[in-house]
Amino acid sequence: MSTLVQLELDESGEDRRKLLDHQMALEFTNICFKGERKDGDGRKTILENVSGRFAPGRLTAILGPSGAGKSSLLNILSGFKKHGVIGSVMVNGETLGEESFRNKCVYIAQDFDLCDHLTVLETLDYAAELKMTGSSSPMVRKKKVNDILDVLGLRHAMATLVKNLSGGEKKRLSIGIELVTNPPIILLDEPTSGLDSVSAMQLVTYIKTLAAEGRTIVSVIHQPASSLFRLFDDLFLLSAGKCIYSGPLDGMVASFGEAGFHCPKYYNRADFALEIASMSSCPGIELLTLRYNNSAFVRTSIGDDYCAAKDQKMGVVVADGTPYRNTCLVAATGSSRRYAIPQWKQFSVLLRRSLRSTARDFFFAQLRVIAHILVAFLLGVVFYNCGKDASTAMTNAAAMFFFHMFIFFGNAMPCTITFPLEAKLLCPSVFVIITYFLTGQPMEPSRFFMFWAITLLLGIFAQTVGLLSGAAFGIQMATFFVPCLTIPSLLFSGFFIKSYELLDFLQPLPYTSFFRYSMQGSLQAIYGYNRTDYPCSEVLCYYNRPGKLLKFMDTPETGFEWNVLAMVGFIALFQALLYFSLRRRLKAFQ
Ligand SMILES: Nc1ncnc2c1ncn2[C@@H]1O[C@H](COP(=O)(O)OP(=O)(O)OP(=O)(O)O)[C@@H](O)[C@H]1O
Repeated sequence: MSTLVQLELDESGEDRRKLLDHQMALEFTNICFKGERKDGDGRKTILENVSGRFAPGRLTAILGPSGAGKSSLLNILSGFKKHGVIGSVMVNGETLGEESFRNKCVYIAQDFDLCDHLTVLETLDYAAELKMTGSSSPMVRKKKVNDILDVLGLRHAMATLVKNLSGGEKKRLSIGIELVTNPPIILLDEPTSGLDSVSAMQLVTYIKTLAAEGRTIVSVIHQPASSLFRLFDDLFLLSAGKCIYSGPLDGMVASFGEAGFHCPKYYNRADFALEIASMSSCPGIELLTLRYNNSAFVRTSIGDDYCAAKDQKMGVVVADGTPYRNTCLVAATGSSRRYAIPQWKQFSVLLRRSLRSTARDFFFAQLRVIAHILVAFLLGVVFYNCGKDASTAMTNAAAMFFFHMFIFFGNAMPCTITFPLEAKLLCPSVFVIITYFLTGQPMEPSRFFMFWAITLLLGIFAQTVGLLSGAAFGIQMATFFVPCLTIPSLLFSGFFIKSYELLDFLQPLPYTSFFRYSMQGSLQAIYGYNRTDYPCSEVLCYYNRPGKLLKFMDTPETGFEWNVLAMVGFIALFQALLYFSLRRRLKAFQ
């Protein structure tokens, strides 16, 4: 009995039943998938009436030429692809609800995200904390993580940072993360891609041991070497969206021989299968499809062309458990709760993981702090002491404008690609301290504090905008979205054109400018609240009365708190948008 399974038995007597439940067959019937065409020529059939059964305890390879529909099939079976799909997927003969299905079947994609700055052990520990039920004791979790390290041969690398792992070790770790819930069905998309032949062999050998423990393991595989191919028990061969062979790997050559395709001696069986599958228009292939459709499992649905059915409802998710027509895959009953622990605990685990990971990502953090210090000195020297002299009051206002520009862009852009928890307060604070003193602003603690507070709020808002752009649009679009959002806000900030100078119908727009509130707040901090007249190096000095500059900038003397409130409102609104866009993204992956 396997180590993983033994662990379940250790927990309680009832777990003996769990072991039996773990043996699960994945069955699918008449899967049809039609992709979109941009040339208005209807839909392109990618998978046509594909049926099959993946058995527990077996390692199955999905093989086929490029474009045959392998990844599409895997995505459909895992429930990730729903649009344009009909057919049914069952586990041990039952159509399951989405939540229940996800608990039993995990999908390991070709590209997976791991935290580079965590070790292998930490990665598995956090995964166990997140995914195992709240009732599992730390000791049970530890034991499970230890078993996974052994089963996947990762013990020697347990203290190694993920970024230093080899390609094969990374792939094994991504499998290990999913193993903490001991799923009975595992789907893998090209796990050996990018690995050399030795690492690929090693990986598939590990996967085979997982299958031997009673799991159903299905893997898309690309041009395997003969020695690697031999490790698979079963083969599911696709040719242009149709299945032409499904069964034991050892029976393939004989089966093809009966259809008139003979494998040369000492020839790689994978190459032979791929060559045959590539001849999709050859009459012999039709014979193979027919033979397959007449096979024991598929016979039940023969005679119906479900893809051509007029009444099919593409992408409709039906929860009626009807095995065939119009039943689209996994029924969407109940909520799709992914983790077995309450949300506050998920938050706590993720926060700890994120803090640990970002604390180790010194390079990026240091780079950002250094950039803030350098730019602060540059602006400080350029605008040196301009706040001390009333004759340079307008230059001082321009300096403030530059501060805000840098704080905004310096914080928004990096957040489109990262989540820098550590830099949230530090960078804007360092920047304010340097520039405030170098540019000769009033040495009054309350004014400094007000200036620091409004700049900090701008920094936090900028980070929220960056995160929202990255989450909602992806990196490429985010670099476009941030300036698009910023330019109108700058335009209506009151620095270039006063609100009373705008055309009537444009006059409400300055209220939508976050720069207007942060600029007004800064100006009030420096010049507002009854600041007394200050020295001027010129004889005739218009701005030595601070109130005059505020008037010119269309900024009230008091009311700093309203600007703070407006900035807090902007942050709250964008945080809410961030929350909803993350939820939307999460849904898209489900
Ligand atoms: N949503 C879609 N709309 C239109 N065509 C699609 C869609 N999804 C996939 N296709 C097309 O369907 C075919 C099968 O794609 P799939 O990725 O499943 O192939 P594959 O067998 O995994 O190929 P490869 O081995 O090259 O990864 C391809 O021609 C692809 O361009």
